[in-house]
Amino acid sequence: MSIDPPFQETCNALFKGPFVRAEDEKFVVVEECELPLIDMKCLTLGQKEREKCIKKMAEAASEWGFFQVVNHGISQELSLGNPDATCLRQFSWSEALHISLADISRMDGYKTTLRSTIEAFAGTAATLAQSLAETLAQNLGVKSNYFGEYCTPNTSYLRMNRYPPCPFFSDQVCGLMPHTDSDFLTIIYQDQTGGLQLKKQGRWLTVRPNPQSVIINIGDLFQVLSNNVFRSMEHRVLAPKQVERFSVAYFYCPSYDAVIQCYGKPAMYRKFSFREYKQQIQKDVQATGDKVGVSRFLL
Ligand SMILES: O=C(O)CCC(=O)C(=O)O
Ligand SMILES: [Fe+2]
Repeated sequence: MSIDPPFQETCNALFKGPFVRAEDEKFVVVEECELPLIDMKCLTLGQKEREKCIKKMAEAASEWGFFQVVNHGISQELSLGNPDATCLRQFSWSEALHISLADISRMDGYKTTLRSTIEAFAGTAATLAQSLAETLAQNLGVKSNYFGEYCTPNTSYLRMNRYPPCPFFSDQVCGLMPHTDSDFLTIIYQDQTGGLQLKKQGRWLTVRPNPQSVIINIGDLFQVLSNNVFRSMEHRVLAPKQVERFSVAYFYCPSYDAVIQCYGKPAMYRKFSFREYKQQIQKDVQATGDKVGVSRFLL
């Protein structure tokens, strides 16, 4: 298996020269174990339950140095694949972490490298997205402060995608199933593994990775705003065969109250709010497993 971690180049010196691992450091799988499980809910119950739970936690910390917790209150938005998939067509061989930009700014006291990296990326992406949106909308007749007013940094979000190598690789398995993005536009930063494909005139085309560039993807809202001049294309990601793939997507979204309407005559879509759009998608996905998208609002 060829491995290409992005840090390999910068840490190259570490990989050179003789290196022998001590016997007890080798990656030998001995036996699987189940870590002690702590239910945080027990801490909020009566005195007796609470004490039992604290004791169990202390024992685990002492005996194992590890334990697992449930009911921890951390957002469950870290998803592996698509647990709701009922067939392979709806399944995505990937996991994604959604980070709302409002959450990052509330991470006071967590001045970690991760936080500052995410903040820096999001800040740059936000400026780029607004500038691209304003530029694209220039000739549509959209008022000049439209994006500045409706798309504050907190209304957009980041998604960090990880596509592990897929041992069941076949044309049936997608890293990310075909979809369109429900925003104005998306900025995709992908590694050099490749696998992103878009559908153009009925044919799937692979996007060649370019380390110098980020990918911009027109979303559904811009298709409506532009009265179908700009297109929100279906795209997907192939499951990688042997190496894992990473990407970060910045979704440039308005506030839920923003009114999305066509600029151009005759209007092809009726006016709707972003809230209405998201709710409709949720309804459709629950009912059919698929997002119907902007065609729901065609006049
Ligand atoms: O991973 C990619 O290159 C694309 C990700 C994507 O389309 C998405 O997150 O909506
Ligand atoms: Fe997408």
